[in-house]
Parts: sequence; structure tokens; C-alpha cells
Amino acid sequence: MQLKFYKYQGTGNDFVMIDNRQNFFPKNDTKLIERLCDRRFGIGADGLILLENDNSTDFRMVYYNSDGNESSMCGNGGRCLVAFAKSLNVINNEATFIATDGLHHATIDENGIVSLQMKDVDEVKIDTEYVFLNTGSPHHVTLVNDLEHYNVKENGAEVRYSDLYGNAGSNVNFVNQISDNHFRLRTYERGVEDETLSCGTGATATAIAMNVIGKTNSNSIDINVEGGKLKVKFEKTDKGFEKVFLIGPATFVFEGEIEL
Ligand SMILES: N[C@@H](CCC[C@H](N)C(=O)O)C(=O)O
Repeated sequence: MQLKFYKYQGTGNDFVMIDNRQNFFPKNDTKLIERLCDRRFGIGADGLILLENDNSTDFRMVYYNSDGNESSMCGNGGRCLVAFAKSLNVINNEATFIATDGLHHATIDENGIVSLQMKDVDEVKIDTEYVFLNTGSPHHVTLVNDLEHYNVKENGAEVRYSDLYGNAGSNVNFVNQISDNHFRLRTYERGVEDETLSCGTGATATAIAMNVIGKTNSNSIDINVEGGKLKVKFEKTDKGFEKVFLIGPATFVFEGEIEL
């Protein structure tokens, strides 16, 4: 059987997209998803996303990491899925969709910039060495010196597999401050088990974490990731962080068919 796929990337975080509105995709075939994401034996991607029908929103997002396992929310993947939905005429310039962490609203402009509302954050753990929070996916955030030469894969894996996070693990973000509301970020992603060029939930977590520990008072934060630039905006209230938006480009790369 031939599988029609589309490849998208958001600041270098890349995804295989499949239109599964007809419900044909073998969702429990972990090995198949891992192979499709493999950069040598498959299409190559950090994750695979299914666009599915939903009764009360424009579509449903089902997200798998490149290890083939279904996982929690993917911010860049969500932004790319909005661009994919627009190309399929499922939406026009606005979308509501359901993902594993709940309801999302998004807009896409004429330049392909997607602004995606992320979940509210009302719980942030502050340690002397790091901040931990869940922005749809779990994120450990820590400031480091000399981010350019930092060994993200080795140090990220050490934290991800440490007793701190048990079997579930965590994504791990290493951050450097550039100016008051501008940070540089490199992320080790759980489920990819390597550094990726960008992580949207990680950028969101980093912006909130930097505000919480007083590195910035701004609620509009620029994040340079390895694959480009993201912006995160939020409102800080008594309850926590609301109206959290992840903003950046979402780009079609290529499409094709692959033998299953
Ligand atoms: N690339 C993502 C995060 C994807 C989920 C993550 N790997 C996990 O399993 O927690 C993003 O852009 O947010």
C-alpha cells in the first residue's frame, strides 16, 4: 500500500504529516512510525502527526515522537498542523483543534506565521539549579554558560534519564540570556533522544521560566533556537500564566508517497 505524506518544518523541528480523516492509518504500529521518521530508512522527521476529524473543533492532532510512541503536546508540530490544515482547506486563517492537552486556538497569516495558543500554566517548580513546568509537555529548563559549545545531547540525556523524572522522563532545555527579553535556547527532546533544532513547548517553557525567576519582566519574549526564531507571549495573572501564545513560521517542505 502507498502512503501519501507531507513534510513540514517549524524552525527546523520537522514532521511527517498524514491526512487521517478517513481513519486508515495503523495508529498502533510503533515500528512503522519509527521507520517513517527514520532519516536513513524512511522520510526523516522528529515526529509524525495525524490530522483527524473531530466533532466539536476543526480537527484533532495526534502526535508521535520519532521513536514511534504517541506523546504529549508538540508546539511546533501544532503550528505546522495548522499550516497543513489550511493547505487541505480544512480551515481558512483561523483554527480550533483538540490535542492531547486540550483545546487550542490558532491563526495563520499570509506569510505562514502561525500563532498558537498553548495551555495555561499554573504550576512551576523552582529549584536553585533549574525550573520545571509543563506547557503541554514536561520541560526542565536550566541556564548555562557557553551554550554554543555545550554538549546538549550528553547533558540532556543525563537529566532526562535521571531519578528526577523517573520513567516518564522530561525534555531538557539549556538557555543563555542575550538581552532583557531575548534568549537563546537549545533543547534535548524526549522521544527523539537527541537535540532537535527547535522545540515549541520548550520555547514556551523557557519564556515562562525566565519570567518566573526574574531574568525578565517582559511578557513578550524572543527565543533564538538552532533552526530560527520564535516568539512567546503571555499574560501573568494571580492564577499563573494565561493567554500563552507560541508564534513562528510553519513551512511546507515536500510531499510524496512511500510504500508501507
Ligand atoms: N517538538 C516538540 C515537543 C514534542 C514532544 C516531546 N518530544 C515530548 O515527548 O515531550 C515541540 O515543539 O513542542
